[in-house]
Amino acid sequence: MSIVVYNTLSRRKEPFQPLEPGSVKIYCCGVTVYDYCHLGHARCYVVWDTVRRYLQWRGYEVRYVQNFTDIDDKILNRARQESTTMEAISQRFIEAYHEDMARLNILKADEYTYATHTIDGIKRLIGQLEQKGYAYAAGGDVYYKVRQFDGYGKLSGRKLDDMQAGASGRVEGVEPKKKDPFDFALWKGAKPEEPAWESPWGPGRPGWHIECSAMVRDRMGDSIDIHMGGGDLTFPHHENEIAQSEAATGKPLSQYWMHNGMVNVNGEKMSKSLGNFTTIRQLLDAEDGLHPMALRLFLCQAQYRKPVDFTRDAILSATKSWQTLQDGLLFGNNYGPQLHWSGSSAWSLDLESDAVQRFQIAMDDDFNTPEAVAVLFELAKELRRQGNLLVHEGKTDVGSDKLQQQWHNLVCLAQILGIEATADSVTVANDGPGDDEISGLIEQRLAAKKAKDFALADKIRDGLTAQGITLIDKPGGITDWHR
Ligand SMILES: Nc1ncnc2c1ncn2[C@@H]1O[C@H](COP(=O)(O)OP(=O)(O)OP(=O)(O)O)[C@@H](O)[C@H]1O
Ligand SMILES: [Zn+2]
Repeated sequence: MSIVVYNTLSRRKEPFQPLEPGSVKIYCCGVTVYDYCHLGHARCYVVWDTVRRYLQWRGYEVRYVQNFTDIDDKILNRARQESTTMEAISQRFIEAYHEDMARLNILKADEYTYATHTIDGIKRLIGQLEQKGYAYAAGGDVYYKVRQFDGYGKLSGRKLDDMQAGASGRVEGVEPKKKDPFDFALWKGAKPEEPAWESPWGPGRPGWHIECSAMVRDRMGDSIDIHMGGGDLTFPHHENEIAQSEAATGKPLSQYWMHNGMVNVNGEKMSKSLGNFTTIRQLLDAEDGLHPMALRLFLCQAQYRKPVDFTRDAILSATKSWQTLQDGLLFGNNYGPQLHWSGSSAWSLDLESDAVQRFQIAMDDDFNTPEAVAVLFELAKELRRQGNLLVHEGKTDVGSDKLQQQWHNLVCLAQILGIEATADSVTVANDGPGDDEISGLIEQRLAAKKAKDFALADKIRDGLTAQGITLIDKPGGITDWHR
């Protein structure tokens, strides 16, 4: 059975068939580096990391390239504000990008490309476009002649005539050098005190759209399998990439175009330029911060093309969900020794099991992570039930080998989604008592019992029960507990 992928270009799901059987070339639009990454970026890169991991698990050799836009007005503005250089600002936020993504367990790209390292490729591409009649120089700038490219609008479904008729406001603010309001800049002539590179059209710097076309071509060739990015980039960025690349090469730039839905705040896209953003580090490092895996799990619980709203309630429920899953993922660490389990290296994923099959069916269907996560929860909840039986009754009702296989399945499937738990990563729900607090209350209860204050002892136990903590009294005055 093959994977099906929703292709923005055809507006439908299509069977996935890479250009070269067995290998997949992916390009993903990266960040413009002038601030810390926010939750929209967390979503974007968690989604694409999950797709990449899944394709790898399905046996494809994946080559994944992502860029940093390190030339941009917004970077220049920030550099001016801080009396520093564009390079210094880019450098700082590229480092921060890597730190934030590592915390979310996002794999490094096979290659990161930088606009500033691609100037030659950009100039070559602009030169070709000019030669073929798709670009014209005008007073130090170079513009792309949009009406010259027949397929313009095929990705976004927009028609130039409709845009003009229906939304004339969108094409206002036109630079006077353009011949047509729809044309866009490939090269921008140097302005005083701005970084500039020499070119056949005079000193200047590249426009944003041409960077990605040139980077794909330089690093991966004329045609790739999947081009990814946020849905906000469909128009104009990706539409313009297609126009540039395909006019120059005469070949399709990408077979599949995939777009993630937006993280919104009060119905509006979270974005650096709108200033309505929460950074990844703010969310994770707050006093009652979210565990990075809780964030990753939360993002996987949404279908990748749909919008997501970040609210306080969503964050609380993400923490609770993560606790349940984490308990399942740590089942072997917590109960393995008691169940006399052998080392986990002897185990492999049971491909015939119902859980693995359902996981695969879900993921094959355009990377349906919410369904895949539901399978993980079923496994985790069953393991929790078995853990409770072990604590209460001293035995499980499933054979030890079967249980170990189930646990192994859970750990491996979660890993395909980039979700992992380590024994030292145990988190406590913001509204629940911590381990130390529980131990303290158990001691107080024992002291109350010794003093024959049974009312107080019961009150302490009932208080814990109300918070989901079960106490188990054992012979010898020992009290075990579990959540
Ligand atoms: N709110 C969001 N939800 C999901 N993806 C997003 C969101 N914001 C940006 N992205 C995606 O993250 C990637 C990098 O985006 P970019 O650096 O342009 O961020 P931005 O916050 O939109 O910045 P700016 O406001 O300056 O355009 C792009 O693929 C973009 O589509
Ligand atoms: Zn891009």
